[in-house]
Amino acid sequence: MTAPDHAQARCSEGRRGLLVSLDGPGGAGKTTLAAAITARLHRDGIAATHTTQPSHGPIGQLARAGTHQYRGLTLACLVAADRYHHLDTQIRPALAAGHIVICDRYTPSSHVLQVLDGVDPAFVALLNQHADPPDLAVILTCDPGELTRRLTARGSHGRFEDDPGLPALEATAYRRVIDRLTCPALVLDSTDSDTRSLTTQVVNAIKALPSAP
Ligand SMILES: Nc1ncnc2c1ncn2[C@@H]1O[C@H](COP(=O)(O)OP(=O)(O)O)[C@@H](O)[C@H]1O
Ligand SMILES: Cc1cn([C@H]2C[C@H](O)[C@@H](COP(=O)(O)OP(=O)(O)O)O2)c(=O)[nH]c1=O
Repeated sequence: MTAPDHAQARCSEGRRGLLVSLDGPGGAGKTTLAAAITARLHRDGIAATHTTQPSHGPIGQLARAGTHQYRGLTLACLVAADRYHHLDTQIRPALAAGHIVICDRYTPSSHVLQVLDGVDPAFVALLNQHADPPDLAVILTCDPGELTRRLTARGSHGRFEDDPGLPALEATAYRRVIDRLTCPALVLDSTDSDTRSLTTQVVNAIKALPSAP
């Protein structure tokens, strides 16, 4: 499909905005960067929504609070159910209203975390196959030693981050996911880059997309 065809198909689906996903290991700076990108887009007069997965909806709250209680297939299904509900109730309506939706964690996180949690990669792919592909997938990497320092300072956000071996495992798993991405992608490393320069790179990549506002 050519770029104009792609834009026309998106309009006929009622989708005028852009979905930008932001994934990477815990502590890489996703939440910090998502807030900064949204603020920069607002400053530039562009409608943008910052959201997160697991979402703040009922299924998302269950998943976020339950990473110790729910494991493997159960957690995989829970985060996928939350993803579809979040798409229906928040992401697609915001896209239809023309917003750029910055989603802090999306399908790439499942391809990493659920697989590290023992779920068959093919099943993770099947479970997420009806999730809208991002218009831009941003993957934020970081040196595992620096991640350990940041997570120790910030505190863990769940079972995965309680594992001291996680940063190294995630680094390998994200490399595999990056190699298989089929949508436009931007891979950035936050080890030695401040949030301002990372924000500029993401916003420039968004503005360069064929359907950008
Ligand atoms: N580019 C950066 N350089 C150094 N430290 C950062 C950077 N971005 C975020 N941090 C710090 O790292 C910690 C984790 O950031 P956070 O945004 O919560 O990461 P994530 O959402 O990826 O888990 C926080 O203490 C934050 O202030
Ligand atoms: C989006 C997503 C989150 N999770 C889990 C990982 C986290 O333990 C938990 C909450 O994520 P989050 O609070 O975003 O962690 P962080 O701020 O460190 O990035 O949800 C999955 O297992 N699969 C997923 O697809």
